[in-house]
Amino acid sequence: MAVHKRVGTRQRSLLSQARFNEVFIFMIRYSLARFYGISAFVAWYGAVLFLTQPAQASTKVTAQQFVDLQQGQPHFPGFRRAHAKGVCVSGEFVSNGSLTHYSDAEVFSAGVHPFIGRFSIAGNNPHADELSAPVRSFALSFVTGSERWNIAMNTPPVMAVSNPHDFYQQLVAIKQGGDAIKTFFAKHPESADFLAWKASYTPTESLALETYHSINAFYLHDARSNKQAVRWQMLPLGEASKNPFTDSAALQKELAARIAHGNVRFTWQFTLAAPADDENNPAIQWPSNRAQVNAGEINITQWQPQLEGACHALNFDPLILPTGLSATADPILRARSAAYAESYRRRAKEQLIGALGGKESE
Ligand code: HEM
Repeated sequence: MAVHKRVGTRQRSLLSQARFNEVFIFMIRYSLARFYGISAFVAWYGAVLFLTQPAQASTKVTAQQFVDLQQGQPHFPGFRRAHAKGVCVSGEFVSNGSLTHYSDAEVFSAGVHPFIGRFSIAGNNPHADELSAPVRSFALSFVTGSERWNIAMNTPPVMAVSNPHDFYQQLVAIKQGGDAIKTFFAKHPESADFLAWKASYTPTESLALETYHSINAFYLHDARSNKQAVRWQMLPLGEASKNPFTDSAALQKELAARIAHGNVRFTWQFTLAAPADDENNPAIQWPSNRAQVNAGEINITQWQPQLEGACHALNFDPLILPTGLSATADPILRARSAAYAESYRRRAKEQLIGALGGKESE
């Protein structure tokens, strides 16, 4: 009995060990199945959420993501990650004083205000063909006393979208090619003003014959801190003529020839927003009957290749503003400022490494 009992105890203990193992294995299997099941569900649900989320739901695009996308692969070390091909210029703004009623900015006081500037074409390639570039740009930097005002303008009067996340998706669609951009615009009815401009616009053969727009709005402040939302345009005053150059640097060469003849001038015109206009939305064109103020004339007097000129070391961050101007709440302005800083940081580092004899130089 005692033996039997001992055997029985052993059997029971073996049985319970087997039972324990079964339960243990079952639990492991169950846990794994559950884990994979839950993971699969989470992945599926996440994908569904990601794919079905409205594009404007998230605006969290970092400056690093923008610059990674814009610079492309491989990138061009030492150059701007966007608007990489350009030419340095300098000149003066002859202000007629008509904006002093709206703003204390020294640049608007009647008289001559020198600036350093840069004409460029959009894109990451510093060797790109200029005549085929769909977007041309003009940037200016004024220094008055201890203050600086940096301005960067493009040829379109509005953006296609109104927030950084959607602009990022637009850039992704452009990179994807094919029908991706058509699909993108179909999902973004706010692109209507941009598309109407695009349909009516033919690029000229001269950087001096384009109209350049601030696109984003800013506030002008008077001495009593009254503020007026504005956008501005630089309207070409040069005479149209055929560009004799056809190579990839045709726009820069034509510009140099015009500057030699003192023929690169623009009217600086401001559009005053009415209360109905949304100054925080860069995708919507303001009605054409808004009040306009002609602030004076921009004259370009000199140019230098970009790697030798003073503009190369400048970051035309649109949030560098003097007394008398301030930023609107337009989220694109913040995204621009952060992305320009990131682009600047990368190219400055590469230039430094190059100057020290490293590999990352031009
Ligand atoms: C979220 C929107 C935008 C992003 C992320 C972006 C990004 C950039 C970056 C990374 C650069 C190179 C900066 C540097 O290394 O100095 C650049 C240059 C430039 N951007 Fe934008 N940009 C945006 C919107 C705009 C808009 C709306 C305009 C026109 C109003 C504009 C006009 C320019 C111009 C003219 C330059 C060249 C400035 C120069 O000559 O140095 N950008 N942009």
